[in-house]
Amino acid sequence: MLQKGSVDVAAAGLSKIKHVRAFTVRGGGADYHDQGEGHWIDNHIATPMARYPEYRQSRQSFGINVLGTLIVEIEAEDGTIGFAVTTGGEPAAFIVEKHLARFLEGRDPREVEKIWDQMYFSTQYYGRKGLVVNAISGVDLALWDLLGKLRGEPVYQMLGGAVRDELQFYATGARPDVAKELGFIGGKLPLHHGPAEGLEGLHKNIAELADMRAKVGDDFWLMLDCWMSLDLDYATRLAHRAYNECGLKWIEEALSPDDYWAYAALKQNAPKGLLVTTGEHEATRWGFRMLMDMDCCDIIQPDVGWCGGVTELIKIANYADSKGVLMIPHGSSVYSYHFVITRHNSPFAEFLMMHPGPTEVVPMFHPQLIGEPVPVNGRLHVSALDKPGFGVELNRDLPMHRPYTH
Ligand SMILES: C[C@H](O)[C@H](O)CC(=O)C(=O)O
Ligand SMILES: [Mg+2]
Repeated sequence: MLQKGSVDVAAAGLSKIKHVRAFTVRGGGADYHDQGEGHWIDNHIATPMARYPEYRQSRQSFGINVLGTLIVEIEAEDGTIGFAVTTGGEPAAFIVEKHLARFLEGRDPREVEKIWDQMYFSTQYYGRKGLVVNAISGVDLALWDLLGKLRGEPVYQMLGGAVRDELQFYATGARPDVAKELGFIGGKLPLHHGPAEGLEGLHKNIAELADMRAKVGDDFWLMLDCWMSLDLDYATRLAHRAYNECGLKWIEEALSPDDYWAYAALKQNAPKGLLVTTGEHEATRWGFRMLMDMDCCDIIQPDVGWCGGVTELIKIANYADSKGVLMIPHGSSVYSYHFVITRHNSPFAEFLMMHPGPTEVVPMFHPQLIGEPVPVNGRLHVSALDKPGFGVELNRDLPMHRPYTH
């Protein structure tokens, strides 16, 4: 018998969590580096592995796409299914099925905080960052999707509602000139040459950027994504030349994500007016606190599917807001859109151009999501998010594999 004033799951009309399942799938989608030959995303991009000439031309050669996509499904007793996709593949599927599922099954789906806490602290002895937090993020996102579907509400409404009517996007890809024509507010190029390619490589990087500046004109934002490939000296020299000669807006992920000290130095050394950004390979409130307390960057870029999910992103974003730091999530499609629309310190969002050219706008997580919204003229109206949960369905025509059960 219920006490006066108490609420139980049945009374609130929500069913309990019945089952958690984890699948893997190959070919693009959440593992957006898992693309076919000739794609811009695998064409001689500077990486920390480029010091080895045999791994310089292709990131797939050193295994960037080795994991593949993880799909997490959470089914409630009434048959409603929430799901999410992220990277992590088979090892993450093991963690979800064999370790994390126990903290959800039989539980009230509204217990997002307690479930997150139990997933994180039960895995802390082998987790904290990387793959384990990817798996936790996948479960957390699937839980928010389930909750939204059970309540008939979009995730952005559960997060406090939209603070503006539309999202505006910059585009990441090898063709900022095309991005400009497509209505984006800026374009982020991958850096192609790292320190191992010497001064000649540095000149090529600047020449490519200068060429793009000439194509897009003075006012269009141009950014450089360095994917952890540089050292402090190279990053400092690149930052000065790219800002002074080509009007670069920001230099992204120039250094190893573990080297907070070098980021702090880069932010000090960079020309005033150039923004230093990082965080897509950082995780949890504690990792982002390091970045912000050590004054490592002007913009943090958590990936919702890697940093701990929406439950953790709330904490990260609130801390950033209190410190006056912008929070522009890395990629992550609908999982980012539902968050960004609710935040003043996230005034725009990233759109990763997954067309091989990239000369057209295609859904970021194609072909895994059905109903994935895409920017039109660089914008997305909030009404495109007005569906329960994250507003997308899983493409069940794909060959999904369930490597483990429990
Ligand atoms: C283009 C970058 O190397 C990477 O593939 C994507 C990324 O870091 C970003 O979108 O940011
Ligand atoms: Mg990046």
